[in-house]
Amino acid sequence: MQDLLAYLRKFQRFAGLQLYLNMAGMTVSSLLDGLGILMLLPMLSLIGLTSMFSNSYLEALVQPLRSLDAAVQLPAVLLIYLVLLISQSSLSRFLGNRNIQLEQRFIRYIRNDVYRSLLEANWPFFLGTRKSDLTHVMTTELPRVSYGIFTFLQMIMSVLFTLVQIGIALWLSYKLTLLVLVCGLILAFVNRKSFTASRSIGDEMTTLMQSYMAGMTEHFNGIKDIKSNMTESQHVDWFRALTIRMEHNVVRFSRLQSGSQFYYKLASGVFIALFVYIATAFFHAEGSMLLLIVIIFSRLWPKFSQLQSSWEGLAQIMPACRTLRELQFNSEQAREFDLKNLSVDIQSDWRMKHGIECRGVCYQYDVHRSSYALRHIDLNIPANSMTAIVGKSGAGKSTLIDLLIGLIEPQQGDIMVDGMPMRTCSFQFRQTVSYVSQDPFLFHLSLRENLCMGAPDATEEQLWEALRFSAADEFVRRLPDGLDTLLGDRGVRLSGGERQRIVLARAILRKPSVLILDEATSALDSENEAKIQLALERIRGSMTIIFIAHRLSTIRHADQVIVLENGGIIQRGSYSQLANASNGMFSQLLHQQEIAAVSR
Ligand SMILES: Nc1ncnc2c1ncn2[C@@H]1O[C@H](COP(=O)(O)OP(=O)(O)OP(=O)(O)O)[C@@H](O)[C@H]1O
Repeated sequence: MQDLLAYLRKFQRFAGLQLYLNMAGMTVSSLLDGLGILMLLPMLSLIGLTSMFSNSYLEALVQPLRSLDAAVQLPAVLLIYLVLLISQSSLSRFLGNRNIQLEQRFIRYIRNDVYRSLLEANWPFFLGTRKSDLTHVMTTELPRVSYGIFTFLQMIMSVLFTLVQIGIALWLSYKLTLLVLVCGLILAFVNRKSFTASRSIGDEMTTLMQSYMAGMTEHFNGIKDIKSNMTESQHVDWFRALTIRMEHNVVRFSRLQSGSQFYYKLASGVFIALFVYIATAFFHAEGSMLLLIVIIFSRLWPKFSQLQSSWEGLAQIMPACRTLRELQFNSEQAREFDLKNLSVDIQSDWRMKHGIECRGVCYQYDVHRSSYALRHIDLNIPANSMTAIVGKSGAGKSTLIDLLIGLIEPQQGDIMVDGMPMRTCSFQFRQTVSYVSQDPFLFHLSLRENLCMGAPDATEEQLWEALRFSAADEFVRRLPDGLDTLLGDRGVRLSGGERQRIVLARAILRKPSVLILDEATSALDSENEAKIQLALERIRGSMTIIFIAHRLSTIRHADQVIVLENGGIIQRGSYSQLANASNGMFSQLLHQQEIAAVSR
């Protein structure tokens, strides 16, 4: 409940006065509605259907009408009734529209708030969170929370409405109204378990939707594996079992709600029959009294059942509030900067002048385990030099790169940039880094938009220059719409090597101070790789270049080579020094690659 209340408090702060104005308007609307119903009674009396003015309040209400000419009494009552009805409907429509606007503005606010807090979170937060869980919260849980706030507001309005109706009913006959209220409370007490049941259904729905989203993301990301290994039927079976559980979950909730509604309807019928029977058989009540019983029941009872239904709806969405709040809390805990103030703190023309230094750096992904991804790393990367990092798979190369970019912080040791601790300048530093990963990512946008992502003001000439650098200009010229070709699933599908070259062009377009290439040319043929080697040679000395390479032939020109094994640096030096150290790991790796090349 406290998760929902937290969002409601947020909503209250967000809506401010408008929320209270809407509520006041709703109370007026309820009053008008109640008055409209009251007008029905004199109307019925005037047309001679019933005589009910044994009720002194009603008599007082209708008294002014009696002073009118008999011929205009009925039209006057009908006119008042119509005016009340039209005013109530117009006010209710106006308030309904205002509420929707307010709610939608709030949903937009929450969406942006959650999305921003996710993007402000640090890299370890993303390492520890499934991507599908983020998609799940943004696409499924967030609308559920909005729906919950909407339901809660409806409920507050219903409570106000019901209170006004109870007030009018008390005015008409307090004994009867108290009796109806007691009956309502008894039924709510009997139905109290439905709240707990709704919450457990909501919990299950959250878990099921999480699995659904995770499954869909994984299956479609891995569709090539599924198709090529013919594992479709296993996935279809998994999907069928999950959707059966989802179906049962929704049916269970719907059964629970219809069950409550059924009991309320049944009780209403039984209570009315009982009251009418007791009133006539034992108390010889008049027709006016019987009519009052029916009117009060028919006005109040639907409100009770509506409240019950909203209450169950709220219980069902509470787990969604908890999931959303937890995610937002975790991402805020992991916040690494405030986007609003970031641009103020960053100098756009900053460039690294001296270099990066690691002093006794240790890093472990799981602090509760004894294994380290990197141990006691001492390393100096001078500005504008070229450094190659090599090592077997799992040696810690990518982890070292993440530390050098400032995406993660070491548990022990320091990383200094130009003599300043990385943690004090990592945003400034990252702003001038271009990073090309092993698995280059292009957005589903035009080629031009993809290139301009890091350099929005790049000219046509600069775009082509960057493409020439990455040996991509020739194939881009051949694309149907050149730079304006749409890329991605529904655009032109590029090969792995073509993607790498575009991402490399995008990286160089930013004119970075530090260029980091994490196996960025692994998918290229030797001709294009050689072109990129030449291009890197040309820019050598103008920026710091750090690259991970498995193909050792590509690192000949590096100023220093770092060899990692099991998280530690086991060798360092120039390419020729390491190649000549016959017992070293580097020369072994080189030898293995030479044998592999000859036997191909
Ligand atoms: N997110 C993570 N959580 C836990 N352990 C991780 C994580 N990422 C990497 N590791 C572990 O840290 C160690 C170093 O991994 P890293 O990815 O840095 O190696 P690598 O040399 O880049 O490997 P490769 O060449 O295969 O990419 C490995 O033992 C790996 O299992």
